[in-house]
Amino acid sequence: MPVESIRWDEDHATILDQTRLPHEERYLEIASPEAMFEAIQRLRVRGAPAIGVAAAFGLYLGVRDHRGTMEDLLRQVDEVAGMLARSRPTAVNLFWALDRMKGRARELAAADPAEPVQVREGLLEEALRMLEEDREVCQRIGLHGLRLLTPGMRILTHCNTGALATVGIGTALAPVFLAHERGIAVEVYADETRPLLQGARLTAWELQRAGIPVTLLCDGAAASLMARGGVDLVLVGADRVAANGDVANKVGTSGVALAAQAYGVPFYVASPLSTIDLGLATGQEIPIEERDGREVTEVGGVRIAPEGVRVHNPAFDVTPHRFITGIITERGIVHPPFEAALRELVR
Ligand SMILES: CSC[C@H]1O[C@H](OP(=O)(O)O)[C@H](O)[C@@H]1O
Repeated sequence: MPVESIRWDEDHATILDQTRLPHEERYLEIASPEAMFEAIQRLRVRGAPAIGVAAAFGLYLGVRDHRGTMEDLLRQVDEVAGMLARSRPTAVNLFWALDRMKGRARELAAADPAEPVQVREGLLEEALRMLEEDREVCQRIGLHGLRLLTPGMRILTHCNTGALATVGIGTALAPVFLAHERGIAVEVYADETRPLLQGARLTAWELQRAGIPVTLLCDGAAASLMARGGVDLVLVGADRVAANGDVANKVGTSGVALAAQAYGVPFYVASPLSTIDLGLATGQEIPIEERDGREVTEVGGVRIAPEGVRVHNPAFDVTPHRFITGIITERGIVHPPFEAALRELVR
């Protein structure tokens, strides 16, 4: 049973607080948009697809008790969406989900302008639809990615792209989970992924929990592991894919891609279509989240750097499409040149 990053329980969302993993499995009830904003911003719920579904529930939570006119309700929808949109800037799923919810609200309002209750109830149904869709999308990404895996393969990954980052079995880790289910023995090298250690804390935990062989390594050890022929395939996730195939993903991904190129290791990105942003021509336009410097100067609340030191802490970086072998989506794997293939997929 894959772990549940987020679910809906009657009258609130429930999330597994990922800041507590791997030591504690603490579930939090989220009953307001403000609480969902905080959960997204603090990475209690994280990963592009999971953030999208979380934002959708957050928007519903912000309007479910509204009792004004339809005009006021739609204004409230926009206001809550605007607030949630400020939680994190890079994962396009957040904005994709909020736009989808705003569009659905207007569809329902147009269908029955006198019944705001239809809008409120319809928004919960739309958020639940996104949750179910993500489960199916992950499964399909897994099945397409499975075609790349062979017994004995050693796969390197960065950050966390499993069930914790999605609502299903994951994106880049989805093929690994399906291979394991089918008795195809592969092993994973998981970059610890400084500074928030999603690899050490989350990927290692998910894979161990599933009985999949996982070896944890420092981010700086990935290149030399590839240099000595220790990696057969790199699989990573995405937070935003530009129209030309440039990919924003957890910081450190572009270094892994450079090493993979240098040492002839295939480098694949797993990305649902909801993470593809055709509105951006290249990765240079992707907003990169800068986070609090204390994430770098402290580990587990213990300071490891001198007081006052300047910190550069981008949460993501952009891998140019020329370093990417292929992009695994729920509609198949696309190879360079990406532009036309991505437009065809997203049509
Ligand atoms: C399947 S999306 C996973 C993606 O999201 C992660 O970022 P964060 O942990 O900051 O939400 C990372 O970039 C992963 O590749």
